[in-house]
Amino acid sequence: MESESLLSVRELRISFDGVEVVRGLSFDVRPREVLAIVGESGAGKSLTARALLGMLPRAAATSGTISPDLSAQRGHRVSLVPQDALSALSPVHRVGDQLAAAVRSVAGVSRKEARARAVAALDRVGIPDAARRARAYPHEYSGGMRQRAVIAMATINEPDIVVADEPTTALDEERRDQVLRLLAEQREAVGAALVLVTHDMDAVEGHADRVLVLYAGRLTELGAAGEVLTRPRAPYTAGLLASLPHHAAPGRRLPALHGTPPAPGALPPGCAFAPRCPLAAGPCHTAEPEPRQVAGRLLACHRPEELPHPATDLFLEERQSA
Ligand SMILES: Nc1ncnc2c1ncn2[C@@H]1O[C@H](COP(=O)(O)OP(=O)(O)OP(=O)(O)O)[C@@H](O)[C@H]1O
Repeated sequence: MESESLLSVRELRISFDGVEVVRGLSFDVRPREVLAIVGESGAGKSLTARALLGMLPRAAATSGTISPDLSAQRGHRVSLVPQDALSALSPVHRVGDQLAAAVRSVAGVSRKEARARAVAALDRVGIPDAARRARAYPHEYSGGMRQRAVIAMATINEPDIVVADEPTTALDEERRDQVLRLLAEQREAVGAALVLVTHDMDAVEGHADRVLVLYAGRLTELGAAGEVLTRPRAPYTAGLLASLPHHAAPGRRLPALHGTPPAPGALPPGCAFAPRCPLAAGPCHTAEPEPRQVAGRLLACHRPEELPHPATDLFLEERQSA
């Protein structure tokens, strides 16, 4: 049964100069869930996330619906944690003032109250001596503290949805886990859903409730993270997972997806993943699969029943014979 939906995306299409890069994507964001959007570079993850915020590049043409449209309430009902924390903060204003301004842009509160909320928000994300730190400028913060401040900014108005666009790309494993934990905590504290864009499948394990796997601008697989990660049904998802270091047997070569995704505008006929798929046959080369319900998830694959479990060896053999 479908759970209640906070936001529905239907048939979202995004194109540049007539070339479609997001190609008819439909999914829901549910209240308080962590929905990870994963896929290789160029899959359309960032554009999809930015569409939720109404932050697409000017040159983008779109169709489809996102309802409700929260873009006019950015910073209030929907907010962004960008990849680069530094770019999210103004260098010329004190951190506390920036947070207070965010509060005042939404709520009719006094300067004093906004300031108190700013300090409380910094304290909540673990900035030591928050009252003093609120008076500092971003360049006086360490990288980790800036990241915390950006998360405080994204959650200070208790949004319905926080969109985090590759928030951990530049971080080592320890920092990545700290940031993901903090995001999860703050999301929980304000009761928001989190849409987490990442190309790092490791970041999804243990942090996401559901996962949406994108390939060449289309849905490949969407389902509960625990199920998709332990028993993928789409060969593409299996290939992404197989290339994670801890999925390799000790002493064996790491399986990998070979090749690269097709360039937008130069898609093969049929399934966009077929040229890289060890299972591709028949209809895979002639018809693009539509998402359908399979094994409790949405799946766009013509031949999911052919996928062995575990699928790791499939990609190892494929690579060796390639
Ligand atoms: N402003 C733009 N003009 C033209 N093409 C664009 C623009 N922004 C994105 N694209 C193209 O749209 C496709 C999807 O981009 P998007 O940034 O959403 O991918 P992504 O999955 O987030 O990848 P990455 O992990 O590299 O950020 C890519 O092929 C990209 O080159």
